[in-house]
Amino acid sequence: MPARLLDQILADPSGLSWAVLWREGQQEAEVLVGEVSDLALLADVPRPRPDAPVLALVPYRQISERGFDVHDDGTPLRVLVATGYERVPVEDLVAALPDVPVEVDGEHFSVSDDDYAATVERVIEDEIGEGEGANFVIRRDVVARTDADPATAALTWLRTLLVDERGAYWSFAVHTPGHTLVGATPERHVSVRDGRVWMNPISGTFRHPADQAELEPSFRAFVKDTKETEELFMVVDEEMKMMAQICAHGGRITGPYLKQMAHLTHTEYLLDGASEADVRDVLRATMFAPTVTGSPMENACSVIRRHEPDGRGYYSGVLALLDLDDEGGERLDAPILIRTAHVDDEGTITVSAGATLVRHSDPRSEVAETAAKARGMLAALGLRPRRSLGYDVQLASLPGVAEDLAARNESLSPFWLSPQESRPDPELAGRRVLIVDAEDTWTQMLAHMVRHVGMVAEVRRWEQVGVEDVLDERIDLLLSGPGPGDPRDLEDPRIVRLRELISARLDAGRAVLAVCLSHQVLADLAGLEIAKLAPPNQGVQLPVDLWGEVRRIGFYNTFVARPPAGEVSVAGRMVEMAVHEPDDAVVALRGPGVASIQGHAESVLSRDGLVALHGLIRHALRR
Ligand SMILES: C=C(O[C@@H]1C=C(C(=O)O)C=C[C@H]1O)C(=O)O
Ligand SMILES: NC(=O)CC[C@H](N)C(=O)O
Repeated sequence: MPARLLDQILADPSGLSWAVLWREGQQEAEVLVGEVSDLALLADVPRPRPDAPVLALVPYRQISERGFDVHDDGTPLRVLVATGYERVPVEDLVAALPDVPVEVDGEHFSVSDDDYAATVERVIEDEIGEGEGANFVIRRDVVARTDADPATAALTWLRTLLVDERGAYWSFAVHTPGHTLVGATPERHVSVRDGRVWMNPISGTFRHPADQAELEPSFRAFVKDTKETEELFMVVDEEMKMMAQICAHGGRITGPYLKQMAHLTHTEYLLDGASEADVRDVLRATMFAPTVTGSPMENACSVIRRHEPDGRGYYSGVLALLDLDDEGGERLDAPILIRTAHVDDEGTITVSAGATLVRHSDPRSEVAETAAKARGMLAALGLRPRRSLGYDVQLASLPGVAEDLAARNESLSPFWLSPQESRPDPELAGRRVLIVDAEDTWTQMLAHMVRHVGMVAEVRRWEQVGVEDVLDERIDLLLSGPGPGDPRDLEDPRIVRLRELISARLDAGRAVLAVCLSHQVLADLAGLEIAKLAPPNQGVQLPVDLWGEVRRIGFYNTFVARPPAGEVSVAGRMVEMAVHEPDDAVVALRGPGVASIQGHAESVLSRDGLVALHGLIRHALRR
């Protein structure tokens, strides 16, 4: 019998390229040995063969494929095409892995606590406070070094992770020339099998207290905490935008669930939908998770580039395992590269960690959160005590926790929580909507909702829409979408374009519906004062009175239009306002052939989103 692949690896760890993985719920670990090559594009990732999976290491810089901003650090998109594959019971793996001390020293943070805290303040002020987005993930690194052979060291650390960590989605070590990765990540990014796609946003982080007496009260408070809850809803919204793009019928959400690990517990939702898309296209469209970048995603990449000093390497990218099912269909399983150590040829070890910054983030607490997220991996490296809590509590079974988690869904949109038959409105059926995307893919969720009421929707980016397009006789409704930035900024070609498109359409007497940023542009065109909210309403649900009906709608805005004293008209049409008194904000406008809304009826945060959107569309189409 030929020697086990695992034994071949153990005999000469750095002589081969290999991966050893243990996936959640499996009895056996998987071992791959293979050939490495570096590719330009995700589309080039080769098709797996039976019993010969392909493992791709997708660096963060790959996001440039989507045209997004990035510090290009040259980290390769690398594939390991298996020439050998085997499964090994996890106990046998643990027993076989080396258990020898590896010297690691020179540990330091790439960005000091004070500098990181200052960055948090700047992101809140200059980005969230200026309408650039709702949440941004900024990372820092723990850097250390070792003289040990990286491949052998990775196998040793994998052993410690397998013994100490719990609740991981994947625990893994991957060795290729110049790039060795080892980690235990909690988070599935995306997986595809049998024509279904799953995503698994995780956000909200509870740090286990050392003292068991504190556990129950502090955990109960965490589950009810508004900031933690809103953070999770925001990333669900951002991933639902992706699901709406890759799944013909959009995504559905289930949860929330708990992800209990050794040192931390997270909250998560599971999203799923049907899709026939190629796995490479799914990977590309989902680059990368908002839980490690922010939202809206495209602008989050620019914010990361502005506030992080250098490239991210593989951090916040994914491992992507492609294999075949019994019918020869391709499957994909892609965990996010967090809670992972990277080791290069020189023995430099990097463990990166980030925190999700939101409008009410406390800088010191975000500093502590990055340290806490790195701790599990640092303990495996021998740089922190291998802390055992000395108690073993299933947090999900503490009294009241299940009820408190379930209660979070009561305020959410039933539209995205339950599978829905499409309900065409005879008055709208077959009518055409051109949706202009202003760099926020809410437009994908909006498209899905307008199709649900029977309309025909096309989404196009703002650069690709000219005045002649919006005046096209075949377009029944122009839906001008949300986006980052200041609606008054006439230096921004995007804002200028939105103004032109909305004005041209109104001047021609044609129907317009404007959402969020576009609502603000419309209000500005109508002569309303635009002001900044302090603090912003980024990722909150508010009950707003829309002409006699109280609707619960999700808001993601920093700017608002102030209600004027007199009457309002735009392009010669009188419009009525809906005003939200607590913010002194115009939250919706409507008049003949025109309607607008400040909030996001398409958000999972909009319990009454569908009915509100439907009403506004009908109104805009009325003359
Ligand atoms: C960004 C990281 O983790 C992500 C951010 C989380 C949060 O902010 O609560 C939780 C889990 C991960 O989705 C990281 O580990 O570096
Ligand atoms: N989601 C949006 O369209 C946001 C609009 C604008 N950038 C604001 O923050 O107010």
